[in-house]
Amino acid sequence: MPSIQLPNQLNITNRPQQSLLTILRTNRLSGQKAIGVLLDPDKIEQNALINLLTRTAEYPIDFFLVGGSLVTDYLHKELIAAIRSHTSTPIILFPGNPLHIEPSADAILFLSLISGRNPEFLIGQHVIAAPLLKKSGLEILPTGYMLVDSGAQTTVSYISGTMPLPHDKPAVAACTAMAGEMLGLQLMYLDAGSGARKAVSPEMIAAVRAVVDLPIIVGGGINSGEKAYQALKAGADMIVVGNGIEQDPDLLPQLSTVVREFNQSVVRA
Ligand SMILES: CC(C)=CCC/C(C)=C/CC/C(C)=C/CC/C(C)=C/COP(=O)(O)OP(=O)(O)O
Ligand SMILES: O=P(O)(O)OC[C@@H](O)CO
Ligand SMILES: [Mg+2]
Repeated sequence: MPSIQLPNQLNITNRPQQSLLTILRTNRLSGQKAIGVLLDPDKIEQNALINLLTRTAEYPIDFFLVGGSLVTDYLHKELIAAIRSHTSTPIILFPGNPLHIEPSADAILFLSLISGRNPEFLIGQHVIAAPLLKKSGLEILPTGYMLVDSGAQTTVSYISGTMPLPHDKPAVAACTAMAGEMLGLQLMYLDAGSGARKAVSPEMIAAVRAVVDLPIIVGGGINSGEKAYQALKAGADMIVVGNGIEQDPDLLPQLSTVVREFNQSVVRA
């Protein structure tokens, strides 16, 4: 360890007061759902980004996720600064590897790819990232990351060199999530992969919901209000949408409304 003392944390003034894990757990207990919008630092076009950020004032979301399996331009810092200059929505890093760590975010999904059998993505990259994360000030969200087959190979499956879970085997997903919870992971993320043709099935979400108490995140291929609603109804606590909103910004109002109405119906019941 170095003998010179480095500043331990960045001075970011509008960090959330409460830990994001606490927010997700509290929401889970009260049945409140959340939506996260995934922004890929490589795909950001300035005007579209400002437009999206501005629209979240009228159509709120709960989190921004920033990341990609493979990034080429390394604009995480600039993207996070742009988000912060327009909204106070918490920002979660969604990293493909330790080069994607950016301390100006609020939290990081510390993903362990438990659907795969590649030790690098189960523990190897984590060892490399640990000292950087320790001094980053980021909230660490230990997450069981489960890739689910969606009919075509996805970037994340290729980059991680892992085979996804079979789409139509909810029991395999349930056992994987159970093991992840027993290992102490705090969140479960079921991901059909960015731009997936088939989203994770409601049957698989329900099977995982039935066996773990943790907040469940579901993403990949959610490109309509109906798919979002089905995922929430099956037991997802949070949905993540990337490509859908990238391709059609008018999906933001629809999805924000689906989540808000779902939450209002829970409060009324
Ligand atoms: C421990 C640290 C800091 C990093 C490793 C984290 C692990 C284990 C990651 C698992 C594998 C991985 C590559 C995850 C990335 C997931 C992600 C951000 C997907 C977003 O979509 P893309 O896969 O970029 O899709 P596109 O091809 O549409 O851009
Ligand atoms: O881009 P989409 O298909 O919405 O997927 C989001 C995210 O779950 C991918 O890892
Ligand atoms: Mg990407």
